[in-house]
Amino acid sequence: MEQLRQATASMANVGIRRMIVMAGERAWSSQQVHALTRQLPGDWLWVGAAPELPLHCATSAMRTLLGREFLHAVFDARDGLDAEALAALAGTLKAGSWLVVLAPSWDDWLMQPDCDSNRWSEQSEAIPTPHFIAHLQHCIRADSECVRWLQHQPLSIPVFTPRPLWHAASGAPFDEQAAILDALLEMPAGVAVVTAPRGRGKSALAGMLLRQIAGKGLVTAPGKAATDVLAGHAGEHFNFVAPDALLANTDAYQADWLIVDEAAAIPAPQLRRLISHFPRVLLTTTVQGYEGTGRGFVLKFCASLETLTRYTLSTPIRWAVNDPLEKLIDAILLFDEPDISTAASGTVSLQTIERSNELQPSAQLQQMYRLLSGAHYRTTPLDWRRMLDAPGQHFIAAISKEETLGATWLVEEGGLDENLSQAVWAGFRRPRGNLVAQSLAAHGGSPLAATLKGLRVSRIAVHPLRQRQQIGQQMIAYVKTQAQFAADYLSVSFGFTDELWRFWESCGFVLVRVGSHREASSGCYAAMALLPLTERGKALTRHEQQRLKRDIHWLQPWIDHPLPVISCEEATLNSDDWLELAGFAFGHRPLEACLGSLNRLLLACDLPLNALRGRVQQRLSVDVLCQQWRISGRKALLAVMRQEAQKALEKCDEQQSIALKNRLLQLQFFH
Ligand SMILES: CC(=O)SCCNC(=O)CCNC(=O)[C@H](O)C(C)(C)COP(=O)(O)OP(=O)(O)OC[C@H]1O[C@@H](n2cnc3c(N)ncnc32)[C@H](O)[C@@H]1OP(=O)(O)O
Ligand SMILES: Nc1ncnc2c1ncn2[C@@H]1O[C@H](COP(=O)(O)OP(=O)(O)OP(=O)(O)O)[C@@H](O)[C@H]1O
Repeated sequence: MEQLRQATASMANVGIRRMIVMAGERAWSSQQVHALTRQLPGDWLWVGAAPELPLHCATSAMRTLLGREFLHAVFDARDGLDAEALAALAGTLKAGSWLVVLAPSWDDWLMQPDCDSNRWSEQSEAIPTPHFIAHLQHCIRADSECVRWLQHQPLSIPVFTPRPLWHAASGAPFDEQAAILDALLEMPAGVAVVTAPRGRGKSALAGMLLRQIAGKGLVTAPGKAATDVLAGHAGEHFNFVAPDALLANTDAYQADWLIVDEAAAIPAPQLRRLISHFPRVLLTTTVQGYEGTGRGFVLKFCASLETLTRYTLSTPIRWAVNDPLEKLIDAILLFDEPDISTAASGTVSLQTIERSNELQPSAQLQQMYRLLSGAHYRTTPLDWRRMLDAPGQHFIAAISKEETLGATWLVEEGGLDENLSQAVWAGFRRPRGNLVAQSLAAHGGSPLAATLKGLRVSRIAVHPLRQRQQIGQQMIAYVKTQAQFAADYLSVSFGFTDELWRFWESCGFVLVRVGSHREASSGCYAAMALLPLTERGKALTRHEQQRLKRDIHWLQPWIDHPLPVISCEEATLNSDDWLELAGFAFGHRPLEACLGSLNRLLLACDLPLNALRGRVQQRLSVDVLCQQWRISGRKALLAVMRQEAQKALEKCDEQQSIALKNRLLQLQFFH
């Protein structure tokens, strides 16, 4: 213990944090934690499900503590390891802290079910995650600054190399921040981007800028919750507008500066539109981290802007350079930066990458993850865990001279039984997983859609310097030739932009669905496309494509982005419509999934149907309708609209309506 106390004191002096991994039986590690907390004064935050210390936080709530600071913490990974929470916790620890990670017995860890897998494996029970744990154990063993404390073995603290003394931040801008601030305050017009790893003071810098500019500043970001630091440094000069609100009405917001925090999480076309409306823009983006990253963004998007000034921040604010805890977390979660300013030239070869060959993730799989996280803003550590250990995942790599230049990640979906698929279609059931397969049933026109087997392209990325060289297209073409996948169709769900659609279309995908509202975080409409592989897949794709063509006339007014769908407008109700309308009237299908058929029903029926006509034909908002017809809220309004649809169906054809009602009600029992 004395050794630990001394190590702790010197960590504070040199401004660093370290990890202790305590692996053993539960009672043993709990006992050691209590001994530690008695010996080393500190906040001792406990992160985990069953707290054993007074100050505690659930892993799922760890995000709410971002921006807070603690001295020493315990991360309970004995039942499961939430990688994002671990990284977030590491980010809250002050210089001089230990992060004590509690683990099962070192040798049992590999094969013990990990309850974190419930979040990402789409299985009914927690599964063991041997590939991730093998990788984690390898990183821990290879790290000379991490203390491994195993039950039944003496605690030995390594001899650490001496480091220079460190001085904590005073609150005044760091030199790097001050230099950028000066330059920005002088900037007559244009766009500036600040990139940095986590915790280098980007958001603080943006806040300081808002405080010092003469005119008005606006802030936008994919999530308001993540703007606390910025708000703190900006004080009363903080004005936030969500990206979707800003995009919906840019003219309503005038400002001298627009600040876009975590800009890489906003798709390029939307960002371009935002930028064009303001004389001065500051974009900040993390080039490493757990909320998705922005390296590809920096290379591609920033290169496409004519007048752009780039700045970077490299000095950590709250701990010293080369902090051992940060380094270890970077190694475990592959946050470390690959150099993507160059790429191998020459033709690529395509390979299916198997996970099962060895326990430790292959170098190729690691390269694929790094490429995905660099090029694809949505990639997070949860994806790293899913890639390594979730069942039904497949990977294609495009490789040139041993360098991975393209990555495609596929997920098996569908194959639900008929009753379940129909219950999903009617809106009665929504089991976990099967994103596109279920959505095809729930939002599309085929009750049996989820019985087909699909292979969803979960992620695809090409090295930013090798894009537009047909590598993406080749990877998709290669998937089609691989008989082992045995799927009825390939599918993809993506935030609709014209550029991305052109890519999927060029690969042979057919657009089958576009959501009716923009996603708040990206400002895009969610879209789904299919590429059929079998006869069943072709029939489904044709059916869904036809449905979209028939409905586009009614859908387009809800979507303020022209869609590449040729309308084949038909005003009469057909048998598909009847089925769908029954799903709405007697089941739980959402209104948005029935817009075409509801419009046709309203044309065919002369009843007043006030709520339905108001919502579907006049597109009045839920609030306006509730007020107008004295309805208590969204749920009650939906119930009224379902009743109106029932009346309309009965009026059009009572017998058919009764038959369909009975059919629907039977589906309810497959709960
Ligand atoms: C499920 C998801 O992952 S959706 C998100 C997709 N991934 C990303 O957005 C990550 C960043 N982007 C990328 O990594 C790549 O640009 C990809 C994967 C989208 C495309 O890969 P690439 O190898 O660049 O595409 P590829 O060269 O095969 O393009 C084929 C055709 O698609 C179309 N296309 C591809 N990208 C674009 C674009 N940015 N703008 C317009 N058309 C495009 C073109 O018709 C192109 O043919 P052409 O170059 O002869 O005109
Ligand atoms: N000059 C400074 N003096 C004191 N504290 C600072 C300074 N700059 C930033 N900080 C603090 O350091 C912490 C990290 O800063 P900030 O959140 O701005 O970094 P960031 O690069 O935006 O990180 P992230 O990517 O995690 O959002 C915050 O608590 C912030 O208030």
